[in-house]
Amino acid sequence: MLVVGLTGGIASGKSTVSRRLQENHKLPIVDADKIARDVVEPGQTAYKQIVSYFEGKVQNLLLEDGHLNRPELGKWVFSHPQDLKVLNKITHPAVRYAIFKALGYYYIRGYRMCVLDVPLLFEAHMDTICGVTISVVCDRSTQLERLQVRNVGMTLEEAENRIKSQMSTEERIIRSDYVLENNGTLLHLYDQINDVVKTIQPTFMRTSLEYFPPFGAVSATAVILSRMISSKFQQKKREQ
Ligand SMILES: CC(C)(COP(=O)(O)OP(=O)(O)OC[C@H]1O[C@@H](n2cnc3c(N)ncnc32)[C@H](O)[C@@H]1O)[C@@H](O)C(=O)NCCC(=O)NCCS
Ligand SMILES: Nc1ncnc2c1ncn2[C@@H]1O[C@H](COP(=O)(O)OP(=O)(O)OP(=O)(O)O)[C@@H](O)[C@H]1O
Repeated sequence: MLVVGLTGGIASGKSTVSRRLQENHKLPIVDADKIARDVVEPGQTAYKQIVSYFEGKVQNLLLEDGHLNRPELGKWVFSHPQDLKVLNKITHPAVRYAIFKALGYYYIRGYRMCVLDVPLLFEAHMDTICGVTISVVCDRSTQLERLQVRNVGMTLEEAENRIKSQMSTEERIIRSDYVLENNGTLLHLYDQINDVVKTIQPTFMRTSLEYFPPFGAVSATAVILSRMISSKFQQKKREQ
């Protein structure tokens, strides 16, 4: 299966790209942000560990219904780097496990290409399971503007703290196979997505031929048959 790693800084446009890949290009999406929310639902192991570590540190850690107060926890960890590390250590193993399960789910259902949307793709070394990596990037000013429009109530300092806690855009660009520049219109972004998908398709076909079991069986049978024929041929030659 060709896993296409999609990453980018906060509010760079990852979800916009993955939505387009899903709706227009019919690709299945594994969304790490969504998975990271599921693994901290009340009752989950990660939830219990978070409550036990952060209760007393983070004010109003829990909402009335028992769910984590994500904005408050976010405010705390993005201004306390050591505690962000603790939160990552608690959540990432569960997120990684759920990602592998989701990829397996799509593989079993016959998909041979899947988009893995992970904000921390390189930081968490998830790029090692990707055949291709794509980064969505935009200028810092655009990023801050979009972030504050979307997360109403987030201060400039909070927004900058989140950006600071992530890999720099420059490093992402160096480490990615493809870069989508998202400073302009959605149309401009969609054009770039089309170009990348067209380029990836041949890689995808090669991967399918190598790993799709029926193709594997056909090529293995062809090799065995050709070896049998050639050894019969050599035997006949020796007998003459
Ligand atoms: C800190 C939390 C509670 C804040 O929740 P909130 O609802 O405000 O944000 P949300 O989860 O929607 O994330 C929004 C964006 O924040 C950034 N972000 C989230 N977690 C992290 C992190 N650990 N390090 C750096 N950036 C992060 C990403 O760009 C992400 O797309 C939450 O992000 C969290 O539990 N993070 C730890 C798990 C994680 O690493 N998730 C990222 C996917 S692996
Ligand atoms: N080209 C664009 N033009 C205008 N608005 C855009 C463009 N691309 C994205 N946006 C808007 O910017 C915001 C952030 O985009 P999006 O949610 O796709 O980013 P993200 O990288 O998935 O964010 P996060 O890191 O929080 O998951 C959204 O409100 C989205 O509608």
